[in-house]
Amino acid sequence: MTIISPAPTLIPTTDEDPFSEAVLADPLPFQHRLREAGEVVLLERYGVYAMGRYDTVRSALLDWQGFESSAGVGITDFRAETPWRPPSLLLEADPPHHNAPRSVLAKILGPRELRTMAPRWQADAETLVDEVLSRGTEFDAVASFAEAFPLRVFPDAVGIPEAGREHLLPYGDHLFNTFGPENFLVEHGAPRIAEHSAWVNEQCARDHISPGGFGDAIWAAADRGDLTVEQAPLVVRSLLSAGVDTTVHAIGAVLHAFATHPDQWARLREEPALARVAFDEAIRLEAPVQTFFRTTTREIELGGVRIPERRKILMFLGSANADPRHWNDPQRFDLSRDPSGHVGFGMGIHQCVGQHVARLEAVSLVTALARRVESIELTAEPVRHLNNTLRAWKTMPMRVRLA
Ligand code: HEM
Ligand SMILES: C=Cc1ccc(C(=O)O)cc1
Repeated sequence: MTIISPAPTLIPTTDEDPFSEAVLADPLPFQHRLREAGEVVLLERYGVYAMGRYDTVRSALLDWQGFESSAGVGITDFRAETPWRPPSLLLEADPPHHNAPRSVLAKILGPRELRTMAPRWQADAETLVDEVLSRGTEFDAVASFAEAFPLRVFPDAVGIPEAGREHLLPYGDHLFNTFGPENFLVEHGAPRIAEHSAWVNEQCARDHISPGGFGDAIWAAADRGDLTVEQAPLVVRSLLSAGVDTTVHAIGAVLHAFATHPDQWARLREEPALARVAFDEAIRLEAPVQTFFRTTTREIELGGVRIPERRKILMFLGSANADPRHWNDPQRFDLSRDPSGHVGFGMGIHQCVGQHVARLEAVSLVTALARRVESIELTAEPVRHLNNTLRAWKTMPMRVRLA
């Protein structure tokens, strides 16, 4: 990073590319340089402002009036370019338009509502663990668990048909790539996104949704007038967009954290209730969702830097969760740490409304594994899956010793 020594009016600038293959594969060195360079750093390659320190990211997340989402939470400014898909009514909306869809989903995906699903998901997790372990004690943790479990429980919970579910992961992967610049990753997903997108949009229609699931509850909200019938399919689309790839890579993050910190797995086996804090500590440490943008609605001064209005701001959530100004020994996966306040789910009015679903999926699986598995270890270097927004694993070769 070439830092032009910041004179009082000059802001720290870098010509580095956070969306390059090298940085996406190993973002930590770049994130360290970004935090050291200042509160706000101009990424001259893209003409956007970046922030990597915990306090700055947290304050931008909380200031939804100054840093809006309705111009898009990717690099594209919806005021200047047409988005490739109709904007989300939650993620890419601000109050007042954001309010009704948010309160509908908050009720449907709340911890109380999920209590009825917990026993079923726990049983499903134990069935999957038994199936995998019946085939042997060496496996790829991504295919066998991180992908398999969310895909086994979540589409059914939404209430979409079985056929075509293979569209879900590539649809979400491309969506998360499109929050970044049109680089090699976006080009890779472009040829098939129309097909994935058509299938996803089709599943959101009332006649594709089976009774009793999250999708049905969204359509019931439209029948009550809590949503319009035009909004309902887009709110269902939010579940299919945000609810699959994120949990797949979150479970990957939890398993990787435990496989690389065997002492913490031993602690979990002694105290299974630690599964909940383990989930949040792994989200803090790995941050499956690494970045999101905002757009300034007025000129804003931060850390002595004047950011003009209508400029894109890139918030590095993963970097904020690794900021030693806020976290002791941030690279350590530690079940005795209190990870609350991490920004892996965002913060403020857009904080992840599906986090309880994600937590229940991960806790169900980790609890089922901890019952049967004495120790877990990597048998080879895991291979990263690169994405402009997601921190993810493609393969994670693993061996377990049975309890
Ligand atoms: C561990 C898995 C997950 C992670 C790391 C994650 C991360 C996030 C983050 C960082 C945001 C904030 C976006 C922003 O501030 O612009 C968010 C919002 C959101 N998430 Fe999650 N998410 C996860 C799982 C889920 C699941 C399972 C669902 C659905 C069931 C979901 C649905 C949403 C929705 C609808 C929003 C937009 C909320 C709003 O704008 O009001 N997410 N998520
Ligand atoms: C955290 C990611 C995310 C992706 C898509 C949506 C949506 O489409 O509403 C929400 C959150």
